[in-house]
Amino acid sequence: MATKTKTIEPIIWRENSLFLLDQRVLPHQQRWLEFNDSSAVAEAIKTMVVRGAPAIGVTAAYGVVLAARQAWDMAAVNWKEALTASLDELADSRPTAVNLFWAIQQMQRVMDELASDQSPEHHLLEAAQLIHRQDVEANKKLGQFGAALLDDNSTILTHCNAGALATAGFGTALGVIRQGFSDNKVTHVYVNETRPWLQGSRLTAWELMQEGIPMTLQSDSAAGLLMASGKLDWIIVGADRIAANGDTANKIGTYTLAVLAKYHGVKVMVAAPVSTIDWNLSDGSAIPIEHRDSIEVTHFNQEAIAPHNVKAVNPAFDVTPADLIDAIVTEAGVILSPTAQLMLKLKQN
Ligand SMILES: CSC[C@@H](O)[C@@H](O)C(=O)COP(=O)(O)O
Repeated sequence: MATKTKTIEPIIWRENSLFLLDQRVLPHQQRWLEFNDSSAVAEAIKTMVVRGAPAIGVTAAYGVVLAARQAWDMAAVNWKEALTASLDELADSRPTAVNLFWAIQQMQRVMDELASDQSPEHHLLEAAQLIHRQDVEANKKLGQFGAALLDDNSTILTHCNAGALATAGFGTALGVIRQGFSDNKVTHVYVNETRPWLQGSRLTAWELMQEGIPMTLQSDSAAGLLMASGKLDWIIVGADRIAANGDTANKIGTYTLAVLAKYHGVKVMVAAPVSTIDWNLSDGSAIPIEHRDSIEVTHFNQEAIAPHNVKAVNPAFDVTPADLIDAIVTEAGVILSPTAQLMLKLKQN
Protein backbone atom coordinates (compact mmCIF):
# COMPACT_ATOMS: atom_id res chain seq x y z
CA MET A 1 0.00 0.00 0.00
CA ALA A 2 1.30 3.50 -0.80
CA THR A 3 1.97 5.72 2.23
CA LYS A 4 -0.58 8.48 2.81
CA THR A 5 1.66 11.34 3.83
CA LYS A 6 4.06 13.56 1.92
CA THR A 7 7.42 13.59 3.70
CA ILE A 8 9.71 16.54 4.05
CA GLU A 9 12.35 17.26 1.39
CA PRO A 10 15.49 18.76 2.93
CA ILE A 11 17.21 19.66 -0.38
CA ILE A 12 15.66 21.92 -3.02
CA TRP A 13 17.05 23.36 -6.26
CA ARG A 14 15.09 26.46 -7.20
CA GLU A 15 15.80 29.36 -9.56
CA ASN A 16 19.44 28.43 -10.08
CA SER A 17 20.22 28.10 -6.36
CA LEU A 18 20.53 25.28 -3.88
CA PHE A 19 18.44 25.51 -0.70
CA LEU A 20 19.12 23.34 2.35
CA LEU A 21 16.94 22.96 5.42
CA ASP A 22 19.34 23.77 8.28
CA GLN A 23 19.31 20.59 10.38
CA ARG A 24 21.35 22.22 13.15
CA VAL A 25 18.38 24.25 14.35
CA LEU A 26 15.56 21.72 13.94
CA PRO A 27 13.05 20.97 15.40
CA HIS A 28 12.38 24.35 16.98
CA GLN A 29 13.33 26.45 13.93
CA GLN A 30 12.77 25.71 10.24
CA ARG A 31 15.43 27.76 8.50
CA TRP A 32 16.33 27.41 4.82
CA LEU A 33 19.80 28.47 3.67
CA GLU A 34 20.60 29.44 0.07
CA PHE A 35 23.82 28.36 -1.67
CA ASN A 36 25.46 29.61 -4.86
CA ASP A 37 29.03 28.71 -4.05
CA SER A 38 30.55 25.20 -3.92
CA SER A 39 32.92 26.03 -1.02
CA ALA A 40 29.94 27.05 1.06
CA VAL A 41 28.24 23.76 0.15
CA ALA A 42 31.32 21.81 1.31
CA GLU A 43 31.26 23.77 4.58
CA ALA A 44 27.53 23.07 5.00
CA ILE A 45 28.21 19.32 4.72
CA LYS A 46 31.12 19.56 7.17
CA THR A 47 29.13 21.53 9.75
CA MET A 48 26.01 19.33 9.42
CA VAL A 49 23.60 21.86 7.93
CA VAL A 50 22.84 18.76 5.87
CA ARG A 51 23.71 15.26 7.09
CA GLY A 52 22.84 11.63 6.46
CA ALA A 53 24.65 9.64 3.78
CA PRO A 54 22.24 9.95 0.81
CA ALA A 55 21.48 13.62 1.57
CA ILE A 56 25.19 14.37 1.60
CA GLY A 57 25.53 12.68 -1.81
CA VAL A 58 22.66 14.64 -3.39
CA THR A 59 23.98 17.90 -1.90
CA ALA A 60 27.48 17.23 -3.23
CA ALA A 61 26.04 16.63 -6.72
CA TYR A 62 24.46 20.11 -6.64
CA GLY A 63 27.75 21.41 -5.22
CA VAL A 64 29.43 20.15 -8.41
CA VAL A 65 26.86 22.08 -10.50
CA LEU A 66 27.73 25.28 -8.62
CA ALA A 67 31.46 24.59 -8.90
CA ALA A 68 31.12 24.09 -12.67
CA ARG A 69 29.19 27.35 -13.02
CA GLN A 70 31.89 29.19 -11.08
CA ALA A 71 34.67 27.53 -13.13
CA TRP A 72 32.92 28.36 -16.44
CA ASP A 73 32.39 32.00 -15.39
CA MET A 74 36.02 32.25 -14.37
CA ALA A 75 37.89 30.21 -16.93
CA ALA A 76 35.47 29.23 -19.77
CA VAL A 77 37.49 26.89 -22.02
CA ASN A 78 39.62 25.70 -19.10
CA TRP A 79 36.65 25.06 -16.83
CA LYS A 80 37.56 21.40 -16.22
CA GLU A 81 40.94 22.40 -14.82
CA ALA A 82 39.46 25.24 -12.77
CA LEU A 83 37.03 22.78 -11.20
CA THR A 84 39.51 20.33 -9.67
CA ALA A 85 40.11 22.16 -6.40
CA SER A 86 36.36 22.56 -5.78
CA LEU A 87 35.77 18.83 -6.36
CA ASP A 88 38.53 18.02 -3.86
CA GLU A 89 37.00 20.40 -1.35
CA LEU A 90 33.59 18.72 -1.67
CA ALA A 91 35.16 15.26 -1.36
CA ASP A 92 37.05 16.34 1.78
CA SER A 93 33.93 17.52 3.59
CA ARG A 94 33.15 14.23 5.40
CA PRO A 95 34.98 10.90 5.12
CA THR A 96 32.64 8.03 6.04
CA ALA A 97 29.49 8.24 3.90
CA VAL A 98 30.47 6.71 0.57
CA ASN A 99 27.44 8.30 -1.14
CA LEU A 100 29.43 11.56 -1.20
CA PHE A 101 32.20 10.04 -3.32
CA TRP A 102 29.72 8.02 -5.38
CA ALA A 103 27.77 11.18 -6.30
CA ILE A 104 30.92 13.12 -7.22
CA GLN A 105 32.00 10.17 -9.38
CA GLN A 106 28.63 10.12 -11.16
CA MET A 107 29.01 13.83 -11.88
CA GLN A 108 32.61 13.32 -13.03
CA ARG A 109 31.38 10.79 -15.63
CA VAL A 110 29.04 13.41 -17.09
CA MET A 111 31.86 15.99 -17.13
CA ASP A 112 34.14 13.56 -18.96
CA GLU A 113 31.60 13.43 -21.81
CA LEU A 114 31.56 17.22 -22.22
CA ALA A 115 33.93 19.16 -24.48
CA SER A 116 36.13 21.69 -22.74
CA ASP A 117 34.52 24.58 -24.65
CA GLN A 118 30.99 23.39 -23.81
CA SER A 119 29.08 25.17 -21.05
CA PRO A 120 28.62 22.47 -18.37
CA GLU A 121 25.91 23.76 -16.05
CA HIS A 122 22.82 22.56 -17.85
CA HIS A 123 24.15 19.00 -18.34
CA LEU A 124 25.39 18.72 -14.77
CA LEU A 125 22.16 20.06 -13.35
CA GLU A 126 20.23 17.35 -15.22
CA ALA A 127 22.59 14.73 -13.73
CA ALA A 128 22.22 16.10 -10.18
CA GLN A 129 18.44 16.20 -10.50
CA LEU A 130 18.47 12.60 -11.66
CA ILE A 131 20.52 11.54 -8.60
CA HIS A 132 18.04 13.51 -6.46
CA ARG A 133 14.94 11.87 -7.99
CA GLN A 134 16.43 8.40 -8.01
CA ASP A 135 17.21 8.60 -4.29
CA VAL A 136 13.55 9.21 -3.42
CA GLU A 137 12.48 6.39 -5.74
CA ALA A 138 15.06 4.01 -4.21
CA ASN A 139 13.85 4.84 -0.70
CA LYS A 140 10.23 4.15 -1.58
CA LYS A 141 11.17 0.83 -3.12
CA LEU A 142 13.41 -0.30 -0.29
CA GLY A 143 10.72 0.87 2.15
CA GLN A 144 8.36 -1.67 0.62
CA PHE A 145 10.95 -4.45 0.66
CA GLY A 146 11.78 -3.72 4.31
CA ALA A 147 8.14 -3.46 5.43
CA ALA A 148 7.45 -6.87 3.86
CA LEU A 149 9.88 -8.39 6.38
CA LEU A 150 7.92 -7.09 9.37
CA ASP A 151 5.27 -9.13 11.16
CA ASP A 152 2.03 -7.53 12.32
CA ASN A 153 2.27 -5.57 15.60
CA SER A 154 5.99 -4.94 15.28
CA THR A 155 7.83 -2.80 17.81
CA ILE A 156 10.93 -1.16 16.43
CA LEU A 157 13.98 0.68 17.74
CA THR A 158 15.84 3.11 15.50
CA HIS A 159 19.09 4.96 16.07
CA CYS A 160 20.23 8.31 14.62
CA ASN A 161 18.14 9.78 11.80
CA ALA A 162 17.80 7.79 8.61
CA GLY A 163 14.64 9.60 7.62
CA ALA A 164 13.51 12.02 4.95
CA LEU A 165 15.97 14.53 6.40
CA ALA A 166 18.92 12.20 5.84
CA THR A 167 18.02 11.54 2.20
CA ALA A 168 16.41 13.32 -0.73
CA GLY A 169 13.07 12.36 0.84
CA PHE A 170 11.09 9.47 2.46
CA GLY A 171 14.13 7.99 4.22
CA THR A 172 15.77 4.59 4.46
CA ALA A 173 15.23 3.14 7.96
CA LEU A 174 12.35 5.58 8.45
CA GLY A 175 11.18 4.72 4.94
CA VAL A 176 10.74 1.11 6.10
CA ILE A 177 9.03 2.31 9.28
CA ARG A 178 6.75 4.72 7.36
CA GLN A 179 5.75 1.98 4.95
CA GLY A 180 5.33 -0.54 7.77
CA PHE A 181 3.09 1.88 9.67
CA SER A 182 1.04 2.55 6.55
CA ASP A 183 0.64 -1.22 6.11
CA ASN A 184 -0.58 -1.44 9.74
CA LYS A 185 2.40 -3.54 10.78
CA VAL A 186 4.22 -1.08 13.05
CA THR A 187 2.70 -0.58 16.47
CA HIS A 188 5.40 1.48 18.17
CA VAL A 189 8.80 3.00 17.47
CA TYR A 190 11.45 3.64 20.12
CA VAL A 191 13.92 6.36 19.17
CA ASN A 192 17.41 6.53 20.65
CA GLU A 193 18.37 10.15 21.32
CA THR A 194 21.76 9.45 19.64
CA ARG A 195 24.45 11.20 21.62
CA PRO A 196 26.31 13.40 21.06
CA TRP A 197 24.66 15.20 18.12
CA LEU A 198 21.12 14.09 19.05
CA GLN A 199 19.89 13.20 15.56
CA GLY A 200 17.30 10.93 17.26
CA SER A 201 15.73 13.46 19.59
CA ARG A 202 16.03 16.46 17.28
CA LEU A 203 15.24 14.93 13.90
CA THR A 204 13.76 11.42 14.06
CA ALA A 205 11.32 12.25 16.86
CA TRP A 206 10.22 15.32 14.88
CA GLU A 207 9.70 13.37 11.66
CA LEU A 208 7.73 10.57 13.32
CA MET A 209 5.56 12.95 15.34
CA GLN A 210 4.71 14.93 12.21
CA GLU A 211 3.33 11.75 10.68
CA GLY A 212 1.51 10.57 13.79
CA ILE A 213 3.60 7.40 14.09
CA PRO A 214 3.46 6.31 17.76
CA MET A 215 6.90 6.75 19.27
CA THR A 216 8.86 7.08 22.48
CA LEU A 217 12.20 8.82 22.86
CA GLN A 218 14.77 7.23 25.13
CA SER A 219 18.41 7.73 26.10
CA ASP A 220 20.84 5.54 24.18
CA SER A 221 21.73 3.62 27.32
CA ALA A 222 18.08 2.54 27.80
CA ALA A 223 18.30 0.23 24.77
CA GLY A 224 19.53 -2.82 26.73
CA LEU A 225 16.65 -2.61 29.19
CA LEU A 226 14.17 -2.32 26.31
CA MET A 227 15.60 -5.41 24.64
CA ALA A 228 15.59 -7.36 27.92
CA SER A 229 11.88 -6.53 28.33
CA GLY A 230 11.12 -8.73 25.33
CA LYS A 231 9.07 -5.93 23.72
CA LEU A 232 11.32 -5.29 20.74
CA ASP A 233 11.10 -7.09 17.36
CA TRP A 234 13.51 -5.18 15.13
CA ILE A 235 16.27 -2.62 15.26
CA ILE A 236 16.14 -0.73 11.94
CA VAL A 237 18.98 1.61 10.99
CA GLY A 238 20.48 3.26 7.93
CA ALA A 239 24.09 3.04 6.75
CA ASP A 240 26.94 5.33 5.76
CA ARG A 241 29.03 2.70 4.02
CA ILE A 242 28.50 -1.02 3.50
CA ALA A 243 31.54 -3.12 2.60
CA ALA A 244 31.31 -5.85 -0.06
CA ASN A 245 30.76 -8.51 2.64
CA GLY A 246 27.94 -6.61 4.35
CA ASP A 247 29.93 -5.08 7.25
CA THR A 248 28.16 -1.77 7.86
CA ALA A 249 29.34 1.61 9.11
CA ASN A 250 26.58 3.64 10.72
CA LYS A 251 26.15 6.15 13.52
CA ILE A 252 28.26 5.48 16.61
CA GLY A 253 26.35 3.14 18.90
CA THR A 254 24.90 0.95 16.14
CA TYR A 255 27.52 -1.76 16.78
CA THR A 256 26.70 -1.77 20.51
CA LEU A 257 23.01 -2.19 19.68
CA ALA A 258 23.71 -5.05 17.28
CA VAL A 259 25.75 -6.96 19.87
CA LEU A 260 22.98 -6.52 22.43
CA ALA A 261 20.38 -7.52 19.85
CA LYS A 262 22.17 -10.81 19.18
CA TYR A 263 22.12 -11.64 22.91
CA HIS A 264 18.41 -10.85 23.20
CA GLY A 265 17.25 -12.40 19.92
CA VAL A 266 16.19 -9.05 18.43
CA LYS A 267 16.57 -8.79 14.64
CA VAL A 268 18.72 -6.10 12.99
CA MET A 269 17.82 -4.53 9.64
CA VAL A 270 20.09 -2.16 7.69
CA ALA A 271 18.18 -0.13 5.09
CA ALA A 272 20.21 1.74 2.46
CA PRO A 273 20.33 2.46 -1.27
CA VAL A 274 22.82 0.50 -3.38
CA SER A 275 24.90 3.70 -3.68
CA THR A 276 25.90 3.11 -0.02
CA ILE A 277 27.75 -0.11 -0.91
CA ASP A 278 31.49 0.31 -1.37
CA TRP A 279 32.44 -2.62 -3.60
CA ASN A 280 36.11 -1.64 -3.30
CA LEU A 281 36.26 -2.64 0.36
CA SER A 282 36.17 -6.38 0.98
CA ASP A 283 35.24 -5.87 4.65
CA GLY A 284 34.54 -3.10 7.10
CA SER A 285 38.03 -2.81 8.57
CA ALA A 286 39.16 -0.20 6.04
CA ILE A 287 36.07 2.05 6.30
CA PRO A 288 37.35 5.50 7.31
CA ILE A 289 35.77 6.58 10.59
CA GLU A 290 35.17 10.29 11.03
CA HIS A 291 36.36 11.72 14.35
CA ARG A 292 34.55 14.97 15.10
CA ASP A 293 35.48 17.78 17.46
CA SER A 294 35.40 16.60 21.08
CA ILE A 295 33.44 19.73 21.97
CA GLU A 296 30.32 17.84 20.81
CA VAL A 297 30.92 15.51 23.77
CA THR A 298 32.26 17.90 26.40
CA HIS A 299 29.68 20.64 25.78
CA PHE A 300 25.92 20.83 25.50
CA ASN A 301 24.36 23.81 23.69
CA GLN A 302 27.78 25.50 23.79
CA GLU A 303 27.97 25.11 27.56
CA ALA A 304 30.72 23.00 29.15
CA ILE A 305 29.34 19.95 30.94
CA ALA A 306 32.65 18.09 31.51
CA PRO A 307 35.67 19.48 33.41
CA HIS A 308 37.62 22.06 31.39
CA ASN A 309 40.48 20.51 29.37
CA VAL A 310 39.16 16.96 29.85
CA LYS A 311 40.42 14.56 27.20
CA ALA A 312 37.51 13.26 25.10
CA VAL A 313 37.06 11.30 21.87
CA ASN A 314 34.19 11.68 19.43
CA PRO A 315 34.09 8.93 16.79
CA ALA A 316 30.99 9.62 14.67
CA PHE A 317 30.54 6.08 13.30
CA ASP A 318 31.24 2.44 14.14
CA VAL A 319 31.23 -0.73 12.07
CA THR A 320 28.77 -3.56 12.66
CA PRO A 321 30.06 -6.91 11.37
CA ALA A 322 27.79 -8.58 8.81
CA ASP A 323 27.17 -11.59 11.04
CA LEU A 324 25.27 -9.36 13.48
CA ILE A 325 22.94 -8.17 10.70
CA ASP A 326 19.79 -10.12 9.79
CA ALA A 327 18.83 -8.20 6.66
CA ILE A 328 20.34 -5.61 4.35
CA VAL A 329 17.47 -3.97 2.49
CA THR A 330 18.11 -2.00 -0.71
CA GLU A 331 16.07 -0.91 -3.72
CA ALA A 332 17.68 -3.77 -5.65
CA GLY A 333 16.48 -6.39 -3.20
CA VAL A 334 16.99 -7.86 0.26
CA ILE A 335 19.95 -9.86 1.48
CA LEU A 336 19.23 -12.04 4.51
CA SER A 337 22.22 -13.01 6.71
CA PRO A 338 24.64 -11.13 4.42
CA THR A 339 27.89 -12.64 3.19
CA ALA A 340 30.25 -11.48 0.42
CA GLN A 341 28.75 -14.10 -1.89
CA LEU A 342 25.13 -13.12 -1.25
CA MET A 343 25.90 -9.39 -1.50
CA LEU A 344 26.97 -9.86 -5.15
CA LYS A 345 23.26 -10.13 -6.04
CA LEU A 346 23.05 -6.37 -5.45
CA LYS A 347 25.90 -5.51 -7.81
CA GLN A 348 24.39 -3.64 -10.74
CA ASN A 349 27.17 -3.48 -13.32
C1 LIG B 1 19.79 7.47 5.53
S1 LIG B 1 20.99 8.08 6.53
C2 LIG B 1 22.04 6.77 7.06
C3 LIG B 1 23.16 7.24 7.89
O1 LIG B 1 23.80 8.29 7.22
C4 LIG B 1 22.67 7.70 9.28
O2 LIG B 1 22.21 6.60 9.97
C5 LIG B 1 23.83 8.35 10.00
O3 LIG B 1 24.62 7.68 10.63
C6 LIG B 1 23.99 9.80 9.81
O4 LIG B 1 25.09 10.33 10.49
P1 LIG B 1 25.30 11.90 10.46
O5 LIG B 1 26.54 12.10 11.29
O6 LIG B 1 24.08 12.51 11.07
O7 LIG B 1 25.50 12.29 9.03
